[in-house]
Order: sequence, then structure tokens, then C-alpha cells
Amino acid sequence: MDAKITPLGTAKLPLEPALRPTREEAEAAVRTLIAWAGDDPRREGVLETPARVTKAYGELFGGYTQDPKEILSKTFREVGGYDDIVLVRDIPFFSHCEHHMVPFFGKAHIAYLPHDGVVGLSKLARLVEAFARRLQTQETLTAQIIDALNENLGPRGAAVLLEAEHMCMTMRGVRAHGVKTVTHRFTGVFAEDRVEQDRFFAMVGQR
Ligand SMILES: Nc1nc2c(ncn2[C@@H]2O[C@H](COP(=O)(O)OP(=O)(O)OP(=O)(O)O)[C@@H](O)[C@H]2O)c(=O)[nH]1
Ligand SMILES: [Zn+2]
Repeated sequence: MDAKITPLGTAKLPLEPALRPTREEAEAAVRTLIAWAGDDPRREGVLETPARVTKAYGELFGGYTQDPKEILSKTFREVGGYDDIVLVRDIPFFSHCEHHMVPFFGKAHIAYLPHDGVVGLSKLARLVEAFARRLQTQETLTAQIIDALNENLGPRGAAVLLEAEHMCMTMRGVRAHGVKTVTHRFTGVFAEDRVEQDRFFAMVGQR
């Protein structure tokens, strides 16, 4: 597989079907990793594990096939003239760091100032899922969420704050237990106006 994938570099995602391994190849790779870990892939307890892992990957990395544009396509204008901050906070997310393929997870807080209609609240959680269920860095995830909001809703301003625990830092490596990483990005009015930023932080409950 490596020979097929490596030259691509910055391939457009999701990877085109012709370049993806077959399920059998993916299962063989899991057997290799089981043996690499020191266990015996022929052992009864792990015999079905390669099939389970490839199936689980479909779910854990299902974000590659989700289209942010489609998620944010439906907006509502009848909101009684409401044009102040819409904040959806404490959206739980689970992702995998692209360096170690180990989970990082936490909460996302998303706010925007509507310009021409609002989006269904659940769609903001779906947007987070679409990008979280990929190989990620927390910074990229933060940037992708706010870029999608701006591209598809054209709000007067947007704010995204993510707080997460990275298992690659707690379970292994530096083993810094309890460490949280916080990333945020502001655009539009939130980037220009400290008062709006402070309102966002206050509503999110960040000190
Ligand atoms: N900026 C950023 N770094 C991340 C993220 N997830 C994991 N990392 C870091 O990616 C880095 C990879 O560092 P390397 O030195 O290449 O790999 P490593 O030897 O496994 O690093 P250690 O984790 O320090 O053992 C580590 O410092 C991780 O903490 C993330 O979302 N954003
Ligand atoms: Zn990592």
C-alpha cells in the first residue's frame, strides 16, 4: 500500500477508492499490529479482532465522507429578528491525533453572530463530528470548524474554542496526566472586538 499512497502528499480527501486498501488488506494490517504488540493473531480471543477493528474504523473515521457544506445547507430566517450570539457549548467530541493515532477528546464550544438566518443547532454538533472523526491535530480541527462556518453561513463573526485531553500525552510519552489543551479562533466581529470576545469567554465559562 505504501508505494501507492506515499507519492500523493497532499491528496484531496477522502482518498479516492482506487487508492484505498481492500478490507482484507486492512485486516491483514491489524494482524501485523497485533503481532507487533507481542500477541498472537491466531489466538482465539483476537481472531475476529481485525474484522472488528476495520469495522470500528468505519465509524471512528467516518468524518472523511461527511460534507460540511451539506450539513450547514439548511438555514432558518424566521427567528423573530434575533441577531445576537448563538452559542452551542459543551459539544463532546472524540478524535484521533494524526501523529500517534491515539484518541484525543473533549468539548467544543461554537458561537456565531447570524447574518442571514440561523442553522439548526444540532448541525453545529454534526459539523464538529464531521471533522473530529478524522486523523487530526487540535489546531487543524479548530480551524476547519470555523472555516466551514464562515464559508457556509457567512456570519458577522464566529468563535470556536476546543478543550481536549490527548491520550498520547497521558497514556504514553510524557505521561502528563490531567493536562488539557485549549485552542480557539475568532473571526469577523469576534476577532475585531474585545468586548465580543469577552462575552464569548464569559458565556463559555472560561476564565
Ligand atoms: N500541536 C499539536 N501537537 C500534537 C497534537 N496531538 C499530538 N501532538 C504532539 O505531537 C508531537 C509529536 O512529536 P514527535 O517528537 O514527532 O513524536 P514522539 O517522539 O512520539 O513525541 P512524544 O509524544 O513527546 O513522545 C508530540 O509532542 C505530541 O504531544 C495536536 O493536536 N497538536
Ligand atoms: Zn499524538
